[in-house]
Amino acid sequence: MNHDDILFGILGNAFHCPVLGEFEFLENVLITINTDGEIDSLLKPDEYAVSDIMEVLERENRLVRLKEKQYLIPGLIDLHCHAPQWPQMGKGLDLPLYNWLANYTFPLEAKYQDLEFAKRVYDDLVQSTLSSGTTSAVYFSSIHLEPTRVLADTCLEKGQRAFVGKVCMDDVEQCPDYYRQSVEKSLYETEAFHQYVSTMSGNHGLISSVVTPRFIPSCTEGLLKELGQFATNNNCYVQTHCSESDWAREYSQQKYGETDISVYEKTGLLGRKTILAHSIFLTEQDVIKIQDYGASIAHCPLSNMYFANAAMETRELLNRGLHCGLGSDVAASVTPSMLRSCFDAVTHSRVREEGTSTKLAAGERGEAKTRISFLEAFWMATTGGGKALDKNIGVFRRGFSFDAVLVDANIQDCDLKIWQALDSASDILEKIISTTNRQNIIKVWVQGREVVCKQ
Ligand SMILES: Nc1nc2[nH]cnc2c(=O)[nH]1
Repeated sequence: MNHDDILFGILGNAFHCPVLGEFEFLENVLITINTDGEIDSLLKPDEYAVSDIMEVLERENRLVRLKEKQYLIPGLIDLHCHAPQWPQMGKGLDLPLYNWLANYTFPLEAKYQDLEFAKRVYDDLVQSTLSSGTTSAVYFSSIHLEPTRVLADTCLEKGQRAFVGKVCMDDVEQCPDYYRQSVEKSLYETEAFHQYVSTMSGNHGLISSVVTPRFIPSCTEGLLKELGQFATNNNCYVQTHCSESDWAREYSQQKYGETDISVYEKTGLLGRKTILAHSIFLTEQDVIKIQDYGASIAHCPLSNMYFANAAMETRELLNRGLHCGLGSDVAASVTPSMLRSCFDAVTHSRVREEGTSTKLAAGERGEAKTRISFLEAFWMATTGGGKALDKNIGVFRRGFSFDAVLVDANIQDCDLKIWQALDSASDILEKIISTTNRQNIIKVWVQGREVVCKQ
């Protein structure tokens, strides 16, 4: 048999969650990856035993054999990350959203005119997110064109699948003079960036451009309409913030007498390729619209605990089958780790379910049956993210891109400990989700390319 179109194979134990709330343990699976970086086959032991493929791969040094206590999981998908806020991570979460933006975030983002600074930060960010297992990331950049190109170049060079948007904000009432662009400039640079990405040499679909109005308060209706038109004409991804906090929701009500979703719909920004970060205060009509358009929600659990003023209705959205994944929302979070986001999403839902006030009776304190499970959170960070982006990623399946993370539980100085006699496959996956440190992530592949190798 000719195996020339097979780039390499991996033999060992793997986990994934093709179905919400369930997992599959692929024990001793042989995954073969073709020269396009796609999964060519997933073979069980009784299948590869009767094939010559292992022998060929081994002879030609194209077989990666996982050790005991090493596990493959699908590459993690971050649906919402602010690249220029990377230096801000871990500080400044003392203020509410409005003041946080005005006092810390806008001054920092304005510094990215300096291309040297942009290059230094984005190199470090992309290396760190990859090293944390993020194989696909949806990035807000700053309002500047050149530094946004630098971000796209950096992702391409380091091999991260990235969806990158130049931020647009023009409202003189809400945006500081030093961090604002006219409608014309916003539109011109959005087009120029889109053009740049579509002609980047060596891209092959790894990098996509995203139309990025920051959120309702920072954009005039004129800008939203122009961007909506551009996104529709060019079938672009769109990303923005949606009904994130009491203040943001109130702002739209005061200005338009409508919800964020209605405004996005009317301005042509709501579509199958729209990613709505947060989406905390949704009306029933909003939810129906999001579902009808096939748009997606990026749930950012830790950030929501600081800025949202209320808990995300994750349980209900998952029950209704909306496209829903997870976002780190760096720097309104203290880590880029999407496994940590999974854990935070579970915790967030548990606090919501239990409630908080000791003054209330147990039965009145929380919102019954609103928790989500570890498997559901992991599904959101993998399968759900892939569905949101409408890409064949997030699951180990023939024809899907080989985006994968190798987790090693043999590292001494870390928290992921597997006790073979005590831990079932389900326990092992829960431990991977809950306790993996960055040191445990020893290899990462994107589209079949090894982009992190720590051993
Ligand atoms: N969390 C978050 N919310 C926003 N709303 C508008 N801009 C931002 C931002 O940078 N972070």
